[in-house]
Amino acid sequence: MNISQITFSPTGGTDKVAEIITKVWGMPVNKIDLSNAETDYPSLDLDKTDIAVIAVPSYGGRVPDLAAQRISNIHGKQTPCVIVCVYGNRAYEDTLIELNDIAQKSGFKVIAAISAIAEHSIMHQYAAGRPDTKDESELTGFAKKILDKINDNSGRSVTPQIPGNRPYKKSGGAGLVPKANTYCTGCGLCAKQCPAKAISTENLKTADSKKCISCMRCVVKCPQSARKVNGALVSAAALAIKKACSTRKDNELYI
Ligand SMILES: Cc1cc2nc3c(=O)[nH]c(=O)nc-3n(C[C@H](O)[C@H](O)[C@H](O)COP(=O)(O)O)c2cc1C
Repeated sequence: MNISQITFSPTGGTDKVAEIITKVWGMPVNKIDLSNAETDYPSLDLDKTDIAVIAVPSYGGRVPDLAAQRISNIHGKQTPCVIVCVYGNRAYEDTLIELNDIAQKSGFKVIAAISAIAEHSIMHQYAAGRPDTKDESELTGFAKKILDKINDNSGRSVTPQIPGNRPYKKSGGAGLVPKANTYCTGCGLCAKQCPAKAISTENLKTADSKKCISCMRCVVKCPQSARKVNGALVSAAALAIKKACSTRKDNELYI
């Protein structure tokens, strides 16, 4: 049995959660990075004997479009799959049910679903430092329960009840496009790493606002910390969600 860890994790929080889960299973892990714009996704075929973990962040309570497109291009063969949605302590709304539908359409059989919390990648004061040790122990417990289900052939056929609504809530971009300041040395790493190919090598200072998905990957990857989003806009957005983020949310397992 091989584990395919399929993640869209522009700033690393989703990867941290996926890794806590797959580490528990102690099997070889094949990592598929959905942030990579160069991968030939339609050439990726998974087998029935594999186990997939498909993990995405919640963007506005939905699966990021780019992740949805790339997962839709991968082929499962009724491959058992654990879906994971990671969010920044506001809400994940229809992300998990949408991910369930996308995974099923691509030939995966969803056997469990997890919602988990990681530091907000734009407003870092929310869920700061998560996943923390408490999260790690909860997620480890979830992973053990899932492994029991995987090892129990009759149990595998039980379908989890996943929260969310259809039709899904309307999706919308955050509209925060990072720009480079004078510390930019023109190394081009941001353009290389951008999941949406929104940064042209001819003009590294700014990103194409039509293509940029506000994922903040260029901000975290820049070796000079030269890329920033408008601070006033971030503060206003943080104020708007302050109440919704004020209490610590729990990780959840649907099995
Ligand atoms: C464009 C965008 C939209 C987001 N929308 C939400 C949201 O609706 N609810 C929430 O709780 N967190 C939201 N977040 C926070 C992310 O879901 C969270 O930080 C996640 O861990 C980011 O994943 P990553 O670190 O793998 O990139 C959003 C982040 C971004 C960049």
